Amino acid sequence: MSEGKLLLVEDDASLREALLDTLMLAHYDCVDVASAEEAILSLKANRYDMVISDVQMEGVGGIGLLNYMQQHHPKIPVLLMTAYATIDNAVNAMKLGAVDYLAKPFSSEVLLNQVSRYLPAKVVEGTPIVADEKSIALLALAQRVAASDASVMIMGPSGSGKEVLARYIHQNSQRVDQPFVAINCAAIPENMLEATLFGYEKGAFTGAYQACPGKFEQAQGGTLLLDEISEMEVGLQAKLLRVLQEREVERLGGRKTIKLNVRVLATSNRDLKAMASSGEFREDLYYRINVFPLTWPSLNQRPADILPLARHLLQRHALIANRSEIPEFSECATRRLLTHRWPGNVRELDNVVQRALILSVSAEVTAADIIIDSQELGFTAEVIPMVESKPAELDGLGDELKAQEHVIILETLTQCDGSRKLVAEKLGISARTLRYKMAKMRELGIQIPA
Ligand SMILES: Nc1ncnc2c1ncn2[C@@H]1O[C@H](COP(=O)(O)OP(=O)(O)OP(=O)(O)O)[C@@H](O)[C@H]1O
Repeated sequence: MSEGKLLLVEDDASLREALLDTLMLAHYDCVDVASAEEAILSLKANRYDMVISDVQMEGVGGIGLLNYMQQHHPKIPVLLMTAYATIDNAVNAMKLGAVDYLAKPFSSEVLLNQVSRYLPAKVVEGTPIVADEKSIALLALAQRVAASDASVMIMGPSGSGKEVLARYIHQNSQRVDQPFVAINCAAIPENMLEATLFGYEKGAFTGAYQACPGKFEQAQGGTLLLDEISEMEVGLQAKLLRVLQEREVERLGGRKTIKLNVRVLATSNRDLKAMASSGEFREDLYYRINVFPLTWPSLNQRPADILPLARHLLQRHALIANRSEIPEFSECATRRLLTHRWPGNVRELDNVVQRALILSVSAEVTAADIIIDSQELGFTAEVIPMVESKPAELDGLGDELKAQEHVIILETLTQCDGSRKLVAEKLGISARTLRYKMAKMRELGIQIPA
């Protein structure tokens, strides 16, 4: 996978910080400078794979930088950003060799979409691919939660990426060098789940020919993911609660207690709170594991994720299949992907992409290669134009995530006696990102302790 490096040139400091945050959260390796002159100096000393530059800047400016790029680095794509009133200039700039331009103001999805056309993001194996604002916010939150040792409840519809997010939390936690153990509570027969979780001694039950440590012990020092925890029967829930409270486990048929140091993550695609209210799920266990809830929206509620995900999955399967060339989606294929409702979420997209790769015979995946179960077709390409619209109901979720983020920042500021440096370290973000987030909070009227 390419490790593309970006050079961002923008003289407006707050816009530059916001763009940098967006690019870094999407896993681009990015350096920022405030002028074309600084950019040229940096280009002389470093290797970049793409340049994103504002047009209107004092001195040499974006067009001057573009000229320099044409002479010295003609192969490096340059993406220009310009204010609406100067779109003509931008069109001229494209004639001069810019690969594209973005008219300000633009959303983070538009930026990431454009960048991903020329530069694949650096992908840490298992890192969730995100481009939609909602997903970027969710991932940023997950990164912060990862730094704590809190239990996390990951919710979202089937195939939305809950396990991917759980692995991401582990990888971004201090437990990263310790085991990550996942157990699917729905996939193991009820009578075996207890023994699998807690382990057993020889002779504990018929067939227990030798002692076996359970998943809790296997995850010692690391993270245990209880996938589909909603499917655990109520009797076992009580035993699980005891293990979580006591932080120790006793194997079935054993008399020795084993001290545990395990972080527990859980997933559910059912409404666990409603299940707790109706008595289907133990309320005390619900509150024990739900210290920090994170929720994936369904894929059709984060449309800007669809194409970057599809490109990523195509790349992944092309590499697995040893294809010498990674095909691109044609415009019609892209349209098709964007207009489907994806009831099976990312897993369904993954299947469709795998099929498309098998069918594609050229360097392009065409609309004919995109085979979607016709019964699942929600819209037709003619009805829905290629827009990146966001359903209104999602705004509430975004606000909720932001509010949670604000609470975390304020609490950490108090814990660290207001030291920005300590807060940034504790939350695992750069001092610059923290400053930017606090500025946004001030704009919302939130008082930040001095
Ligand atoms: N953001 C993402 N980036 C990359 N791959 C993803 C992402 N989300 C999901 N996937 C891929 O989609 C598939 C389904 O993801 P995952 O198993 O995490 O979903 P899930 O919500 O846990 O599903 P279920 O509810 O059925 O257990 C996997 O192959 C995973 O690699």
